[in-house]
Amino acid sequence: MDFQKIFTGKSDRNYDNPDPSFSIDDQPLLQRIHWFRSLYLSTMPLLALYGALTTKLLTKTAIFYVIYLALNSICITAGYHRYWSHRSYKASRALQYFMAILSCASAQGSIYWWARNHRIHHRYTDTPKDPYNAKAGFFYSHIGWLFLKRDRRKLGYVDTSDLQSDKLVMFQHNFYIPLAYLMGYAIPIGVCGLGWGDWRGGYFFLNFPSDYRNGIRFYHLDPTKWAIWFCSLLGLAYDLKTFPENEIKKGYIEMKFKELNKIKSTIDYGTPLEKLPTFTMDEFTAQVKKSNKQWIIIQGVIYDVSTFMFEHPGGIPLLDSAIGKDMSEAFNGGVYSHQNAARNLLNHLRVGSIAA
Ligand code: HEM
Repeated sequence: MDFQKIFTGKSDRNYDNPDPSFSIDDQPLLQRIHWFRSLYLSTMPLLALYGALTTKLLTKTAIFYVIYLALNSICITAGYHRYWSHRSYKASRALQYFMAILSCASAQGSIYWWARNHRIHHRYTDTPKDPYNAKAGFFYSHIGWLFLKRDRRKLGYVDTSDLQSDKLVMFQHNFYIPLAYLMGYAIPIGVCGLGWGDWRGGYFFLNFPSDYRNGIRFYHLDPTKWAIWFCSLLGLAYDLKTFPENEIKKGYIEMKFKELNKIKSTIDYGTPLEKLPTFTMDEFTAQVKKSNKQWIIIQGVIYDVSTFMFEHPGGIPLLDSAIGKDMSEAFNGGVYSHQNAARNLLNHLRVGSIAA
């Protein structure tokens, strides 16, 4: 519902977005999924903390907890992310059912909702069209994106026709809330309660799923990759896509260049040449003779050596006798072939250039 339009008569919604899936998005169901997810994520840590402090952790519950949450997290990373959002491999229908149903326990929203937003995120990274825009302020980029609902018409457009034509994906989307209760509460409580009588432990300990992935990132492991690979050995996953090694190296080099440029931006390279004045040869000579400037020329650039002369490793006399002259040849090997360090020092001594 466009509240802004109702109360002010105006609306800043972008009704031009061509995404045909907006008809689906406008269904109240998606709104309910959003609020369910927000409520769950905001109350769960507190409830689980209270439960963990007041409930005895039985070994069987702990083992079940670790396995259930590990599988659950892998269903999100291998399923929601790598299979449905990026189609990076092919999965048998059995594996798709397994991932679509088990992942509901993590309350991360339906596959359709998650994969669509994730695709938008990739295409419009850190722009106002990105649902996870890291430049939308400290609060939003850290935690706000989890709870604050964004007007879908302002998000970027991505093709989701493959998701919409997938019966399993749409089934999971339409029945997401009951499925989330079933997998997040009923199944774990039922297993621990009926299995070894630990109803309370089943309720409290089985409900931190979204925290689990952080641990995986922290240690730089990739259990998702191993899980998909294991499924491929069993014939459940196939056609595993890998990016060409050459392209990975290109990306690596680009990242390194970015890092280096970041460091470079903190270093003083002196005033850029284009910001310095130009002199004709006559003006240069006049500056040296009449104004006593201690300038020399190397490859068309004028350097003031008045201070550096006293620090020159090659001695004062050589530079003193160079004043007012073009020393390009001498600097580049005629007298001495200077190293990079000398060339970097030049940046700070330049005062202008000779007009072409
Ligand atoms: C503003 C211009 C100049 C700068 C910034 C400069 C800088 C340096 C630096 C840093 C070195 C140490 C070695 C190296 O890094 O290559 C050096 C060595 C030397 N420079 Fe220069 N130089 C300048 C101009 C000249 C000129 C015009 C001459 C000759 C006419 C000259 C002759 C030498 C010689 C002979 C050495 C070798 C010293 C030794 O190892 O015994 N330099 N210079």
